[in-house]
Parts: sequence; structure tokens; C-alpha cells
Amino acid sequence: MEPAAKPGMRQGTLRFGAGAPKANTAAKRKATDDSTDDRTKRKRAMATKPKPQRQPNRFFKGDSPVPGAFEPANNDSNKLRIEEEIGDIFNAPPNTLIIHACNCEGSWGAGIAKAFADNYPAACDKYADHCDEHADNLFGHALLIPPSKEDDGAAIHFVGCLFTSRSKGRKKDTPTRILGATGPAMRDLLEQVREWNAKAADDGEKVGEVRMCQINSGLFNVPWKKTRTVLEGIEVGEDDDVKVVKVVSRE
Ligand SMILES: Nc1ncnc2c1ncn2[C@@H]1O[C@H](COP(=O)(O)OP(=O)(O)OC[C@H]2O[C@H](OP(=O)(O)O)[C@H](O)[C@@H]2O)[C@@H](O)[C@H]1O
Repeated sequence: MEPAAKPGMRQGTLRFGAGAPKANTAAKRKATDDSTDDRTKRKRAMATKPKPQRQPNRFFKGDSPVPGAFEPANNDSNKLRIEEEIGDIFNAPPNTLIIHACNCEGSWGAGIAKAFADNYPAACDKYADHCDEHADNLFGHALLIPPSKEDDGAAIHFVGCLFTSRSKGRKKDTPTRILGATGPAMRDLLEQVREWNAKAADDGEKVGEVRMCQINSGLFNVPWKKTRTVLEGIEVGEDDDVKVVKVVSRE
């Protein structure tokens, strides 16, 4: 008599392994077998086909993944392009615009903001004064701070402040609100760059290269990928001087 089926096993299910009947493979093999001639022809064709070139791995630098390398490049020419690289964001040519995310309270007290305060003390004062004056109207806006003679000891750099959160620390805005403010703030900064460059007496006074850290991704606690997606959605037109932003991260 057939043993009772185990729970979960359907009646009549064939079990493979010990005791299971063997499939008639000889018949199958005969049906699918190629002639020796066909196999030889195929082998010859494969041997003459050029092998694809091995591409260098753009996802890793040494043992570390390159930030953002897994995301597809933004090839839409009407949108802002983000290029990621590793290095020292402050070691930049004269007239580089260096952008970071700020609170609206006038404090550059921690994270990369602290490094901005150390490198560009005059810019830090301008940012704090601007916050004092316009505190309630900064969220989702930006401030372009031109190079200052007092900061020239460091380098002739513009500083771009994106007001992506009203407050900081535990009172910082939610990631959704921060992301919501990031697009308009960046758009506002691009506008300010355009106006500045239009008024500049000569090319030596214009904004040159544009750099940014992985804004919002540290103390503001927003995953970089989400901010990058917002930035890559920003439309840029003929009038815009800035079409590419280099995002520079530390090793
Ligand atoms: N020295 C350095 N060199 C290069 N890259 C550095 C660096 N230090 C950190 N980074 C990276 O720079 C990215 C942004 O990370 P952050 O935490 O700085 O900024 P966030 O945009 O999330 O938040 C803004 C609020 O943080 C501040 O501090 P306070 O609120 O003022 O106290 C502000 O004022 C705002 O309020 C992350 O990829 C960090 O790895």
C-alpha cells in the first residue's frame, strides 16, 4: 500500500533523489544533439569573434566605493549635471564657488560648516548678518557670498549657502522639508550666479568652477541619493552659467 503523503506534499508528487525513477535522458539527448559539424562551425565562429574589452572599474577607487558611482549619469542636457569626485573641496582654483547647506539661524558651528567658518571668516560674518536681517524669509533660498579681501589669505572663493533647514540639531527640519527646500534654494543660487556674472567687469571676477559637498547628508541626516535626485531634476537653460556641479567628498 502507498504510504500516506507527508503534510505539504501533494498526492502523486514524484520525489527525486534516492528511489526516484530516472528520466529517460537518452531520448532527450538524441532530440537536442547537434551534429559534430554544427558544433565545430560554432566554435570557429566564437574564436574569430572579438572579445569585449575589459573596462576599468569606475565604481571603486582602491578599496573604497566612489560615492554616487552606482547611480546613472544624468545625460539630460536641460538638467543640472552632478559629477562626483574624491578630494579636498577647499583646494580649488580661484573663483570657484563652493556650496554647502545651511540653517537659517546664522550658525556655522559643526560639520563642514565649521570648516567654512575657519577658511572664510569674513564670509561667515556675512552669512550671520544676512540671517539676522532676513531670518524668516531664508528657507528655500540661497546666499551667494563673493570672495572677500579679508578671506584672500585662504583663497579667492565664492561661498554658496543653501538654506535647506530653518533650524539645526534636534530642531532641524524633516528630510521631506529639507528636500523640498533644496531645489528652490539651488535654483535661487543659480539665479544669483547669473546676475553676478552679468554684472562682473571681466571674466576674472566671474564664478568659475562650481563645487559642493554631499549637502544635507551629514548633520541634516538626509540620504545623499535623495538630495542628488532633487539636484539632477533642476532645469538649466541657455541663460544659466552653471550647468555642472562637482560634488567633492573626502576619501
Ligand atoms: N571638513 C570637511 N571636508 C569635506 N567634507 C566634509 C567636511 N566635514 C563634513 N564633510 C561632509 O560634508 C557633507 C555635509 O555634512 P554636514 O554634516 O557638514 O552638513 P549637512 O549638510 O548635513 O548639514 C548642515 C548643517 O550642519 C552644520 O552645522 P550646525 O548646524 O551649524 O551646527 C550647518 O551649519 C548646517 O546647520 C557630508 O558628506 C560630510 O561628510
